[in-house]
Amino acid sequence: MYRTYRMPPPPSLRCQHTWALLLAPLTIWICVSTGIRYRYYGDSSLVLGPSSSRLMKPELSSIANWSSSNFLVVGAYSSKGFPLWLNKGSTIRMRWEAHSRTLNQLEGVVIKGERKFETLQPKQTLSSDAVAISEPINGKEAEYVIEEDDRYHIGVLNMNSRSTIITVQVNVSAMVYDTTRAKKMCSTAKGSCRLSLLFPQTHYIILSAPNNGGLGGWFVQVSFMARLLAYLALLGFVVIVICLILKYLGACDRDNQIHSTTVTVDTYSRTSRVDVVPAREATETEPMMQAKSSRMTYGTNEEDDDDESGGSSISSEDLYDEKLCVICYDEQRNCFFVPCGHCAICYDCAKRIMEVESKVCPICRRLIHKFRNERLTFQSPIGYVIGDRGIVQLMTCDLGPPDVINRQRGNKERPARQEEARSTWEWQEGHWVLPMATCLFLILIVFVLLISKLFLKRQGNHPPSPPSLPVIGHLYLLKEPLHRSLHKLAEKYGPIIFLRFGARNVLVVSSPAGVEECFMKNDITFADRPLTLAGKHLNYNSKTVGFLSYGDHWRKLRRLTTLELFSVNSLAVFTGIREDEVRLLVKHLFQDCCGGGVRVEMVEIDLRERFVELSFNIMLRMISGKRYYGKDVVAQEAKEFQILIKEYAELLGSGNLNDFLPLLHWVDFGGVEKRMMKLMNKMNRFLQNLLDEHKRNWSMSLNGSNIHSQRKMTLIEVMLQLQETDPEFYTDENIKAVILAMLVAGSETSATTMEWAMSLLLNHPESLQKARAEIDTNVGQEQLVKESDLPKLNYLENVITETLRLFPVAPLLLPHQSSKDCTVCGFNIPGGTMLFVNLWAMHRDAKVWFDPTRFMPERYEGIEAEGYKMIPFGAGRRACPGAGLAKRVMVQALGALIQSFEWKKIGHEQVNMMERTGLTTPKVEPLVALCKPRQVMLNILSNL
Ligand code: HEM
Repeated sequence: MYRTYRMPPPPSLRCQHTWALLLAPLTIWICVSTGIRYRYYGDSSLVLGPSSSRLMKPELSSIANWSSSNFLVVGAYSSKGFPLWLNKGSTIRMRWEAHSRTLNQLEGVVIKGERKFETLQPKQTLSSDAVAISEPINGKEAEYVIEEDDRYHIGVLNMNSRSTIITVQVNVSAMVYDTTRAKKMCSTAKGSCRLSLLFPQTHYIILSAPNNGGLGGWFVQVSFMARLLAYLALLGFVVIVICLILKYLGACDRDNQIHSTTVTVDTYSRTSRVDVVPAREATETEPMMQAKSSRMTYGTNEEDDDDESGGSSISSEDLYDEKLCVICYDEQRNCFFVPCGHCAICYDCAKRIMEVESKVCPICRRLIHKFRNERLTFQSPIGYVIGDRGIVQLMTCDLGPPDVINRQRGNKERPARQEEARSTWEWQEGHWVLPMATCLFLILIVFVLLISKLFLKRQGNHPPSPPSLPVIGHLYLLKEPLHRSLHKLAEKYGPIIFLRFGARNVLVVSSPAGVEECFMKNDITFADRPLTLAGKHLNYNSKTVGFLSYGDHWRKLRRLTTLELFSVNSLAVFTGIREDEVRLLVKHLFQDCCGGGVRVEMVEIDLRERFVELSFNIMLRMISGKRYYGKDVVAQEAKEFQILIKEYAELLGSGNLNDFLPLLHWVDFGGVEKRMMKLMNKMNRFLQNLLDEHKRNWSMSLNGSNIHSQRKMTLIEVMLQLQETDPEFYTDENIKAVILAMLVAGSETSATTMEWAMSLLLNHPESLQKARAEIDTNVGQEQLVKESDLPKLNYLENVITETLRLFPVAPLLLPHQSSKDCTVCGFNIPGGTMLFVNLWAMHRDAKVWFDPTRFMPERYEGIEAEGYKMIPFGAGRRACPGAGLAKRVMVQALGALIQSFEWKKIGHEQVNMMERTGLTTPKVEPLVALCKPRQVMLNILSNL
């Protein structure tokens, strides 16, 4: 009697299954953690202070006392201090005092951890993670006890509304490690020092700093090369172990197949059984039919439901006759038919049926496709049976017509069982493939990464780089705004860092020395621009000046624009347009203040809107002779342009991950590419119409009166003229690319800078007053500021320069790219590396600028900006060609506004100076200010 066999997985199979499930996450875990941590085992930039001692486990048994006295210039509502490493049990005693006795709202602070000192809003204090262990005494002194080994920032908080110079006296009793028993020591007293440490034997390293020098600048670079090698070895070992496990399990798999395929089918009872019997070697020639005594395979793995049906199984001994061929009753049955699977006749009879007779099965009357002699097909029950669907059919169908059998046995489940059994077999056959492939694939990736990293290392000395993740590289470290994120990294890893943004290498330079190397020594190498999606879809396949790769095409366009727009001659010719636009700006403001009558009062003005109008109109008039902005402009064409350019700037200014991750690019993540193409279609149509209109006017003017002799030709007219002589280069597309580039590069940049400048002046009324006094002295009140007055307005020009220092419109310049391998500050930089110059960080570097975050136009008095410490317009070959034009517009416009109106911020709050990411890093909120015409200027203003 045979029980039903529903193929439960045998224990070894279950173990195999569990392994399969466990192996994938295990491998992922190993790979990910290794990927994250290789080359990174702890801080690679360790902070130390005088007499501090850090890292490992020996006893903190010594005490070192030291003190330091420093002057700090602390801005209003901000804090300043120094980082130190302090061990548990150390104590700090601080005394602070402002130079001016009236500025007494000061607090000493000790901040634990990574958090730095920051600028605060009035009334806001440093919160939560500041540990004031004992309350300050007298508001001038405080004592702190360190409760945990960590990095601490010690400093003072200035809650006065003015910046002040503060004397800070710090006395520290530092708990330090006893290094007298150290096996190896190295001292930095005579320069750099190097300790060679063997990874597994080195348990503790103590970094000690001598008790000399002042606070600040105590950092040590630690290299973990030995650990990287150890990780590699470990990973190799893990891989070998995994391979061995896989191999072992593969052997199990074979065994399991042997177990699970030992099939016995009871012919007489018309039930089948699949036994799990001990593994047995099978020979290739072993017949499917066993010796006569064995049961014949004539049934299915059908459930033996005797108990349920009340029937009894019949033994082979009882019904031996039934093993005989049902046709000749002479020979044994040894063939089965395909597809029905009945095994009821001998080989000769089967042959006869197929060749001579009806070709139907004598049992079920179904058409036979072929028959099989069991001796040939069932050579090896190991593995062969599992993969052979024919055999599975044999085992499952041999009871005769399924419907008859089902009826006979009252078994309704049978077909489903057969299906289930079949799918179980199939799964067992293939279930190793996926996890195994996943594991091997992941291991391969990690190896490639490690080896490429090692290879890069060996290849050369790359700049410092934070730990990166596979595929995305350092993208996980970045946040908006990008220049601030990169500045934070530069603070930790130095002014020259090497990053990977997905598939691209990126060099970030944040020091004047680094910039000099890029734009002086490697000027041509870094004159290239990277190819981006924005270049491709929004800039005529990177044909606009700003996106063009370095080469002849770029040189030709640059020469054209320099000659026709930016040369001294051209600037002089277009003076009329600029002065006229400034006059219109002032006139419209005056009208808004007076409301058409004599009322002269403070009115709220959205200055962003006005600056955008001014700059676009100037550029538009120089390029096409048109005005598209202002309340007097009503043409549909102008509205269309305003909408288009706004959308364009938004799309161009938004970061695009698809540029760095090819997979995202491939699926057009976020539909960015689609949106770009759609917008560019509209923009192209608009520009083509503009060009066609000019072409029509141009040919009319050639036929009729010669208007060009009376005025300076617009840029479009110049290019149309050039099209006649050099049509191959000055194609319509190239002309449209120039128009677009000039409009985009030349308008929002100046508008944004003027908005920042006015915001700064409103927050610093004393500077506003100083600028006005300069204008009154040098220009007077009988006429509006003109371009010819600009050389006399030095302070105002310094205001613009200081604005560009604090709020550069392109804080990372436009990305450059190295066209070949080169070296920057001794580091090897591969070709094709993107270059970001973080001028925002350079412009605020305390090592370069005195009190760098303070708005102080006076700092430029009597000195010329030297070197590369201040490059708001870029440097080298790709530096901004429009700098001269922009400065003229900005100084003249601001001069006229300051000369004609009184300006105040709304309320007592400072104007919000937070920037947001965009094409030109504008203010988060548009600047709205109160404006009133100056009494002394009423005469001029009413006659504009
Ligand atoms: C406040 C005003 C402006 C600022 C701060 C500014 C800044 C910049 C910066 C930082 C660059 C990139 C330089 C580099 O990658 O090294 C640039 C490029 C450029 N700027 Fe300006 N710009 C201003 C106004 C203008 C104006 C008024 C025009 C023209 C009408 C203009 C046209 C260009 C062009 C064509 C480029 C691309 C140069 C090239 O790749 O060859 N800019 N500008």
